[in-house]
Order: sequence, then C-alpha cells, then structure tokens
Amino acid sequence: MINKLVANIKKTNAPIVVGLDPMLDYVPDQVKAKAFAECGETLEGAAEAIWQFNKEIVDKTYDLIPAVKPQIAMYEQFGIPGLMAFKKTVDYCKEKGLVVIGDIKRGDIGSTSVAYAVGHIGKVKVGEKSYAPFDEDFVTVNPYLGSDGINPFIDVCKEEKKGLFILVKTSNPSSGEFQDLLVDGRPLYELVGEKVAQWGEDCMGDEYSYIGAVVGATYPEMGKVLRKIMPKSYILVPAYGAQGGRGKDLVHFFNEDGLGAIVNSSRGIITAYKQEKYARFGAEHFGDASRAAVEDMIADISQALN
Ligand SMILES: O=c1ccn([C@@H]2O[C@H](COP(=O)(O)O)[C@@H](O)[C@H]2O)c(=O)[nH]1
Repeated sequence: MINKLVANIKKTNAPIVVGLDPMLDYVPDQVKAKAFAECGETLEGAAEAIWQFNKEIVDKTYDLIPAVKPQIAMYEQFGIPGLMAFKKTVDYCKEKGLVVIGDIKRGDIGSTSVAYAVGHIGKVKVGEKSYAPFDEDFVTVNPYLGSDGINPFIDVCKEEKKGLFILVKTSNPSSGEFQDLLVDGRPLYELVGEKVAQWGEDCMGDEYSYIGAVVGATYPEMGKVLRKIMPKSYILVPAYGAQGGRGKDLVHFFNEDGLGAIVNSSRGIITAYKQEKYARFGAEHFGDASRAAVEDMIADISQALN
C-alpha cells in the first residue's frame, strides 16, 4: 500500500491528506434536514448526515488528492450507526482510488493488538471464510506499550500489504509532557523515531517503508531532526490549517526527493464553507468550498517546497 500511496502522491503532485472528521455541527443544515427526514433525528439520522457530507466532499476533491484520513472518534460518537458511516466512507474512498488512513490510534498488549490489527487492516476468520471488517489501507498506532503492542500490527501489514503511522511527536500543546522527556540525555520522541526506523527496515516497499510516523506540523524543528532519524519512513503530518501549521513550516518534513511526508488538514478543508475566505460558496456549495481549500493547500505546500 505504501507503493500506491507514493504513486498517488506523484500522480496528483499533492502530498496532502483530506481529514474526514465530520462533527454534526460541520454538516450544512440542508444535508442534516434531509437525513433527519429520512432517518429521524436519531443516531441513524446523524450517521446518514455525516456520510452524505463526506460523500459530497470526496466527490468534489478525489481527483486532486492521494489519500483521506477519517478520524474514527467522529464516527464512534454516533455509536453503531456512526461506525457504519465510517465503513461506508472507507469503502467509497477506496472505490474512488484514494488511499485510506484510518486514524484509530490503537495499541494494547499483544493479544489485544492482534484483534485491533485484524479488525482494521487484516482479515478475521469466521468458520471457513475470512472477512476484512474495516479494511483501511493504513492505521495510526500508539507505541506506548512497546514492541509487543506494535508487532501484531506489523505482522498483519506484512501479510496484507498494508501500513502504519506510529505516533512519534504529536501536534498538541501538551505533547511534550511525556514525549519530550529526556532519557539518557535524548528526548523520548527521538528514541521512538529510531524504533520506527528500525521496525520499518524489513518492511520496505519500492522506495519507502510501510511503517511510517506521525509528527505534528506544530513542531517543525523536531520534524527536521526526525526526518533524518527515519529517512525511509513516510511522515504523516497533522495540524496544518486549523492548528496553525503552514506550508513554510513543513519543508524539512520532506526528503530531497520531494517525497517522504504527507500533510493532513481536516477542519481546514471540510469546514471551508464556514470560513470567510470561502464564504462566497455558501453552505449550498460546501463541496466546492472544500475543493477550493484543497487547491489552496496544494499551492501553499508546492510553493514552500519549490
Ligand atoms: O498529533 C496528532 C495526531 C493526530 N491528529 C489528528 O489529525 C486531525 C487534525 O485535524 P485538524 O482539524 O486538521 O486540526 C484530527 O483527526 C486529529 O485527531 C492531530 O491533530 N495531531
């Protein structure tokens, strides 16, 4: 799957990910009204509304982008109907040729990680048959439990040709509370980065490893160091846009070949129609507003890289 991600990035010339993180408040009234009329003002109605919202954004942007990143929390808040909307979103994006990164941030003791890995990127056996329950292409994983929490995900990746993005330095303000602590004089995130590089060594695609890392756009200096520590790992860079990341902060997350990083924006794209800059589109044309925001993001990053 890393080869498909790299191929999609080269084809679109856009190292970006659209984050499909639908809160109900982001969904325009006309979409909600239709969904509630069909399914009731219920969890089912909310799930239908977020699915229709996602579909319009995907329809309006899929030709410009290589990948999407649905954040599972936004779907889980609507219970089982929400998870069904998550699955529909994953399947639809794959039909459109997009690589799907499930932002699930899982990781547990080994036996439990096996179940997470099988459920999200692998296959589960039921009687004589095997099923791929969620079937994302990549998932995000939390390394706090160490190798035995990560190895089951790596094993499934090897079998299924899928991939991981392991949290190394997260974008949030308090990420340093633990991640920056010095261990033998070195920040913990660097040691985790070294481990990601090591895990990735025998998981190579054609050019890059399918074991990647998450490093927030809000920490460009750390991104620069981590880029060197993990030369063959793709870096998923969240926090562009709504959290303050800009193209000019991102240059050092990339390798000399212009590859190696993929930048996510969620609210910046999916709520574009609410932003002054794109207000001309109005709520009726929210998909077109998202498309304009994607075009601007691509231009901003290209300008910074060239
Ligand atoms: O360090 C991290 C890891 C993950 N995220 C996730 O990315 C998106 C960011 O959303 P925006 O609306 O573009 O701020 C969201 O799903 C987070 O859970 C992150 O922000 N930082």
